Amino acid sequence: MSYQQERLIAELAVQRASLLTQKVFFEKAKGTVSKDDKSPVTIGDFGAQALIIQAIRKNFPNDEIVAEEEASSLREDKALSSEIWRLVKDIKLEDEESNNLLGGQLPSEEAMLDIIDQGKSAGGAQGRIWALDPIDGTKGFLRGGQYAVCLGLIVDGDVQVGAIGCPNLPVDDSVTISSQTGAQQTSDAGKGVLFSAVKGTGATSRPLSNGTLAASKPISMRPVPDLSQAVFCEGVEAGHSAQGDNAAVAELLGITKPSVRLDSQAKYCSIARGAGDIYLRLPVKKDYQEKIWDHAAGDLIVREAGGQVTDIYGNRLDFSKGRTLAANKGVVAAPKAIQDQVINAVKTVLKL
Ligand SMILES: Nc1ncnc2c1ncn2[C@@H]1O[C@H](COP(=O)(O)OS(=O)(=O)O)[C@@H](OP(=O)(O)O)[C@H]1O
Ligand SMILES: [Mg+2]
Ligand SMILES: [Mg+2]
Ligand SMILES: [Mg+2]
Repeated sequence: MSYQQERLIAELAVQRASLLTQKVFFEKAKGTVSKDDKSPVTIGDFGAQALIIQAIRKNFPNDEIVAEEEASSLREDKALSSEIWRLVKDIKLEDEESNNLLGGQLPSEEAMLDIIDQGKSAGGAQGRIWALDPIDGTKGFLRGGQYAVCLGLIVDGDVQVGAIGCPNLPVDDSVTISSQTGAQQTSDAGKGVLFSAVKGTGATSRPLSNGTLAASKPISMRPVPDLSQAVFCEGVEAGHSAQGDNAAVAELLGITKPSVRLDSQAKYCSIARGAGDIYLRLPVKKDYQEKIWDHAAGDLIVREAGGQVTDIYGNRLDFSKGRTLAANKGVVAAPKAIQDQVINAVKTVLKL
């Protein structure tokens, strides 16, 4: 099975949904985190989920979908639902053929609500299951930083296809991540990247476009001959990963530079393209179970780029356990050649 059609649909669907999130940002959020008004991110989340599920349903009607959002609250908020529909109904790729491949425009607001609710699969070890995070890094989206539109296809528990749109990452694979690349969203032509991978065939990046897919380039993790020079990244939210523990691991590895903090699966993408080296997500809360949509596509893209992705014990992420990574704790991603060293440092710091 080559999964070429699945990859194409995933890439186009992510590209189309990214058009919506950008439109929502420029119309509604404009880089200011408004604590009381959650609507920009809510509009982006629901709208992107509707557009992507429509594309999956049209092309692979028998597949299951595990998606982050569900429409019950939306059905009780007519004003919000209408506003989402207003923004979603006109979103289309410039290229007619690509647009038709994804199912064209959604027929109605009611159909949009029904489609949003088709992401309730329980997941599991059997069959074809798409994992969808319509906006990953919602906080980053609101502050005009990094966020990602993420879609992975899991077959019998194993991720086979991944596509991630990062509208605010630089197109150039060689720009090392910094607080700068994680910061302000602009409408620069040099920003917006679409990453994808199929198991066994490597990972690629290409500019996000409005129509036909741009030419892709293979990406790979960079070698780390001197661990002390490695660039490590972590999440922005102190509640999502233990920044103190992450720093202690880095120190034990001899890394002298401070971490680069980025929201979303842009972290996986950045190390996969050699713009950084190590991604640490050490758990804060013992009982938190990571969600499969937060990791499926990123896990495959990093591994296809020559990396290894494990939990804090050094075990591969197990996507066969349902909607969460119930068998894993935390995430550690690094080039294959240094993964054991990083895991040993994690075990020392966490006293495992
Ligand atoms: N306690 C806890 N621990 C770990 N992860 C959690 C936790 N709570 C939430 N989440 C999930 O974190 C997702 C965002 O991940 P990021 O890597 O962007 O986090 S960070 O804010 O940059 O640290 C975020 O995804 P989105 O909701 O799509 O933004 C959540 O699913
Ligand atoms: Mg998420
Ligand atoms: Mg999300
Ligand atoms: Mg969320």
